[in-house]
Amino acid sequence: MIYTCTLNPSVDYIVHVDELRLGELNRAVKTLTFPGGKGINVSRVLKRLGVESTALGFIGGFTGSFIIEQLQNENIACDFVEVPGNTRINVKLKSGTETEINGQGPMMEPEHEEALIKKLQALTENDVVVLAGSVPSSLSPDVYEKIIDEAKKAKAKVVVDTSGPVLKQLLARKPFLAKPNHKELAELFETSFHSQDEIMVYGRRLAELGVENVIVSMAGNGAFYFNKEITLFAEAPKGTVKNSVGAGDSMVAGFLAAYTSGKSLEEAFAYSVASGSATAFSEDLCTKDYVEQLIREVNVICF
Ligand SMILES: Nc1ncnc2c1ncn2[C@@H]1O[C@H](COP(=O)(O)OP(=O)(O)OP(=O)(O)O)[C@@H](O)[C@H]1O
Ligand SMILES: O=P(O)(O)OC[C@@]1(O)O[C@H](CO)[C@@H](O)[C@@H]1O
Repeated sequence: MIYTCTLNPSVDYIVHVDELRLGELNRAVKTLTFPGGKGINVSRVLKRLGVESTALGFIGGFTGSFIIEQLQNENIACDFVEVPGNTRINVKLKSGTETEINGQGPMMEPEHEEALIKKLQALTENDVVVLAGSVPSSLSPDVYEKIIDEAKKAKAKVVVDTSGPVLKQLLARKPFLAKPNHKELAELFETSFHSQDEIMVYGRRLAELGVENVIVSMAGNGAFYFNKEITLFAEAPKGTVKNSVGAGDSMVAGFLAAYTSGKSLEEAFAYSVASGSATAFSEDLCTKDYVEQLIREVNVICF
């Protein structure tokens, strides 16, 4: 079973305005509401690609009820720890450019964290745990490490999609898959990139540090894949971006869906890129039909 763990889920409120004027009343021309948070997005895309998963994490209040209802409508298994307070609302403003305002999320107590860790004690070596998204400040700063330690005890695979100092700490535990975008990779090595050659150098370094599979996404410029032996590159398919929120999460889901169904690394990487782009070109997350249409445009180059 694949478990996704979202410590700080969100209701994503997508607001389209023709022209955003700060300090004035703006009227939306379109609004959309989705269950969000990186792990939840991974679960939703996995389902669309025909792979079951269980969504774990913390949930609370009327916003939390909305998320559970939506996931149940999509037949996605949930096993959240309920917390007092409301799950956050993340505002995604679309007006030519994309501006995001992510909320803080509810306060959690140590007993909530313990309840989540307890759920993970049932993991087995056939399981995959996807740790995706930011860590709310009320949780212990090493909560992801505690989760990884449970997964490692069970010999389950760990997938990491987070950023900043948390990502740095987690890499030492040698996850099965990490998917930083190119900016997160630069931040990790306290550098900045001026070319794709530089991205390749640092992506390989991540694989050498012990991350089994590394995908570095570069939005419209496609992505790299690295392991200790090989480097792959794929350009992104061309299309009109409608909502890139969740494109990175879709890559994680696409890779896992293909990999766990026995596809080769090259095929899993191509599926990952097609899934990211299919989401970027959709209002909501990608559909399987769209991924399989776009994969015909993905050429994987092996270095
Ligand atoms: N403009 C675009 N054109 C085509 N494909 C895109 C575009 N933007 C994103 N994608 C697809 O989505 C993948 C992930 O994008 P990106 O690098 O922005 O991830 P991310 O920063 O983790 O995204 P997010 O945090 O918004 O989920 C890319 O590798 C690509 O396949
Ligand atoms: O604040 P975090 O946890 O870093 O990111 C949360 C978030 O921006 O990530 C998802 C897209 O990847 C959205 O569904 C959600 O709103």
